[in-house]
Amino acid sequence: IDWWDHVGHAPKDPIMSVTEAFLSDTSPNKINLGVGAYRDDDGRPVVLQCVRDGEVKIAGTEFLESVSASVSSKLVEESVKLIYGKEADFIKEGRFAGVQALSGTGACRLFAEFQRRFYPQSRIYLPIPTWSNHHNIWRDAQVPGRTFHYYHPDSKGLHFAALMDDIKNAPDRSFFLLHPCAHNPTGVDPTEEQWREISNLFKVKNHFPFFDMAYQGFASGDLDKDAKAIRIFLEDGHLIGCAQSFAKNMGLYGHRVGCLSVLCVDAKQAVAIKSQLQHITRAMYSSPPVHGILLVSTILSDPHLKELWKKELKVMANRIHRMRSTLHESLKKLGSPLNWDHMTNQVGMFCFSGLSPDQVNRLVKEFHIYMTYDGRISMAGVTTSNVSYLANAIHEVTK
Ligand SMILES: Cc1ncc(COP(=O)(O)O)c(CN[C@@](C)(CC(=O)O)C(=O)O)c1O
Repeated sequence: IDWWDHVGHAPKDPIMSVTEAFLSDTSPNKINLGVGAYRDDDGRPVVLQCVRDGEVKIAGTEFLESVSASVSSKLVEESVKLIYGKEADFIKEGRFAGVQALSGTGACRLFAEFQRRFYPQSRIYLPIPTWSNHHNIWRDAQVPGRTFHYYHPDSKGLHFAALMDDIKNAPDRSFFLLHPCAHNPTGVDPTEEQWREISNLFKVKNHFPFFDMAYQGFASGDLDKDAKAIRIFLEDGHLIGCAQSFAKNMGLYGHRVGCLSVLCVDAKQAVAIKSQLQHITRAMYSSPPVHGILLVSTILSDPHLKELWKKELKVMANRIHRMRSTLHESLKKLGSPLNWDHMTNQVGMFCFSGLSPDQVNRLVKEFHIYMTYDGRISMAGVTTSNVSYLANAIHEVTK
């Protein structure tokens, strides 16, 4: 007898399906503005020099069995310093539970699983809109999702008043997912002043802030500036949860290197939480791949490699910023009747263009230009050689 006849096709992933469509397009003009993967000005993926140098440094030191505790705790400690600042007291006092994770997705999933186990009645408040996979991750952890206002379609900026209302109206001690910088998909971030107000209201409501830091360094080009929101919450005394990914900012997509950190009131609580996180990962995948962790901890703990990484981050962030202004200028030169200021006001990997699904569809059909149907443009897909073709196509479908 058959076993699996009743298994239907899973829903197509809104981001990955764009890449599939792009890959099967044979047109020489095709452009992929879908998945948020960095590309250089020749449209090629980049292996950072700091990664190449890191590889040389670790060549041959691979561990046969799973990662030794010292390497993984080195990765966690360096990652935590990156996010919260190397002088943060809680790090010296061991008041945090930190474990490496399978990149950003794995860190979010691990936290969602932990949240369900220890707050089984809780919900997760996700911004409207957010990274599409956030909904899948907390759903699969059986933590029901709620939403809070974030993006303002008319102004193409932050809907701050509505956001604050939703934070105020949520039940006390609710869990909120926050993008600390380079919001995906909108590229709209609160100002420093607005983050301070959000942090204050979180204190009043005793909400739990869970930061998903997937793009540290891509918004401003500076690691510390991009962690400002988290530093504000830290200064205000919040106990924070944070998922970190080295996929984009170190170009380690396939190595799946990330970190989950949960701040605690004391070292005792930290030891208990860390043991629970390891208990969960043991049953999920035992331990993560070793190579990426070795690479990241080597780069972060070698002052020369870390400085090189910071320079290369700036190069990537600057190129994306240049493409924003070039595309903006090109659209203006074409006499586009629309206001495209949001293209340069927004930050990070993505531009939330405001294109409708129909317009996105026309870009695919008539111009072989691919992006997600919410109109999100991964700016790293724009290059000096395709930007005028892209501007012309956008103008054609929007004039
Ligand atoms: C906000 C956010 N969190 C976590 C991740 C997870 O990345 P990782 O597991 O590879 O570390 C992404 C990646 N989002 C991408 C860049 C790629 C994707 O959808 O997987 C995107 O195109 O939105 C993200 O945008």
